[in-house]
Amino acid sequence: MAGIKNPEMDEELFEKPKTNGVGQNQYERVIEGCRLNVKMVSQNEWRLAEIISRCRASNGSMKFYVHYVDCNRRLDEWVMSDLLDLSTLRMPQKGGKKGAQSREENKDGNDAEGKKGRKRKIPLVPLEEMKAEVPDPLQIVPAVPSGSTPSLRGSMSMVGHSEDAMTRIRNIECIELGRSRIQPWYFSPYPQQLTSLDCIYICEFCLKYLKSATCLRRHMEKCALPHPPGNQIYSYDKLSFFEIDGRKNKSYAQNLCLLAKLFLDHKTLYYDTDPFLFYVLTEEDEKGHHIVGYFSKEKESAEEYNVACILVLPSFQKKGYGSLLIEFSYELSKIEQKTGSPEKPLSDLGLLSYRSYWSMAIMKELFAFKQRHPGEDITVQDISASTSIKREDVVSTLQQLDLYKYYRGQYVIVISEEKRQVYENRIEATKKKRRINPTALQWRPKEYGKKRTQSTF
Ligand SMILES: CC(=O)SCCNC(=O)CCNC(=O)[C@H](O)C(C)(C)COP(=O)(O)OP(=O)(O)OC[C@H]1O[C@@H](n2cnc3c(N)ncnc32)[C@H](O)[C@@H]1OP(=O)(O)O
Repeated sequence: MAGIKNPEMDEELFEKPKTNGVGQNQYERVIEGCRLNVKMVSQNEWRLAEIISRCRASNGSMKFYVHYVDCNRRLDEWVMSDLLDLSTLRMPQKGGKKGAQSREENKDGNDAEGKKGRKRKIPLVPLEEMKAEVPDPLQIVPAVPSGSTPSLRGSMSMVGHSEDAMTRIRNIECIELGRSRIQPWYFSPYPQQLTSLDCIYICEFCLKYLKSATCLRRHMEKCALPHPPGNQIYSYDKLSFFEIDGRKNKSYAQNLCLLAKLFLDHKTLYYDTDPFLFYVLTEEDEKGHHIVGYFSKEKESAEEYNVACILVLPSFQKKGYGSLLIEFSYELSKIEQKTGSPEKPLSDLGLLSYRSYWSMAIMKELFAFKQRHPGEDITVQDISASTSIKREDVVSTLQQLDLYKYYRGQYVIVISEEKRQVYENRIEATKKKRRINPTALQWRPKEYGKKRTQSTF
């Protein structure tokens, strides 16, 4: 097989393999932690990849679960042995693996926290057996990634990856949700019996998961819920938001977290959803309110987070719903008269979406201020107060836009005529996009902390 020499291969961290053995046997030496070039079929190109796991398919040939270096883990996949270029194989050296791994993860932007090296060798077992090893959700509670401080505050709010190589492997083949069939991106701790199925079926209203289309059909006959539970706090232009209390609707909240985990890599799942509120965005038709996405929010956040996790289901992505969810989260913060920020770390797509939202919101505020107060100067504090975007996020956005300059002993916001024109055009373009209508939001913040204190006495 003709392989390309990848300049990313680090000679110090990876040693050349001893070439003994032919046929299928030669793949025995391709173990967890090895790196080699793998044909990425979707892109039709060879890329440097790391072996995460391996198993024998039912026909006896070997399969490898690979992570493409410098790519997000949603592109990780099982590949057959004929897609591996053994001439580029580098074995992990003792002590070198950890360094190589964390360096790569930082580049991928998968986990700002870093991880421990994966030391456990995955035994070569049939795929079916391996799937059965995936722990049951109840055994995962509480899933505490080693090296980070455990928190019992639930709902995927904990930052960091689990160490277990099994949780690095996508365990659900496909989900059917409403009219969409979706291929999950990451591991989610659904019950192990479901992991061997070709597809799992999820009720789009109550989010219960079922093993077959027949079970779903029977369930739908009984499921009286044509919308998420909780209070409908927003309704405009066929879009609604439902506020769901993780304590009052525990089963829905847990099912939502399980579903979301399929598309969120950098959060660890917890089952204590009590401290969270969930804001589910739906689109309405004659059959009911269909889930598009959601964000969760701590009832009380010491760190001033106004979003814990945010997700738009893949079938609705890149249509402006992410911006809509973000805008909604800041509308809630405005009513609370607080500033807020999303929980860190952000995923690659989360960062793109927030950067885009922050840039537009800040530029709009800059121009509006200039119109309201010609000749006056605006401060970072003013922008933060009127947008509810936390001060640090305002500053980082201004820096990223190259508008925050150090001048005569202080920082000033400077916008050139050229940039002003560019942003005015972009703001004009966003007017065509769907926006939150604040007058359609019926919501008052609740004092969860006070309530708990009162009930104690
Ligand atoms: C706090 C946290 O939870 S961080 C984790 C964030 N969540 C995830 O990563 C889960 C998986 N991803 C998602 O659910 C979605 O991709 C979200 C929620 C991040 C974004 O939702 P979308 O509906 O796709 O976002 P939307 O269409 O509003 O786009 C927002 C901006 O991000 C950009 N963007 C979104 N997805 C992509 C992409 N795949 N590639 C390039 N740009 C993208 C858009 O171009 C847009 O920028 P623009 O307004 O300047 O054109």
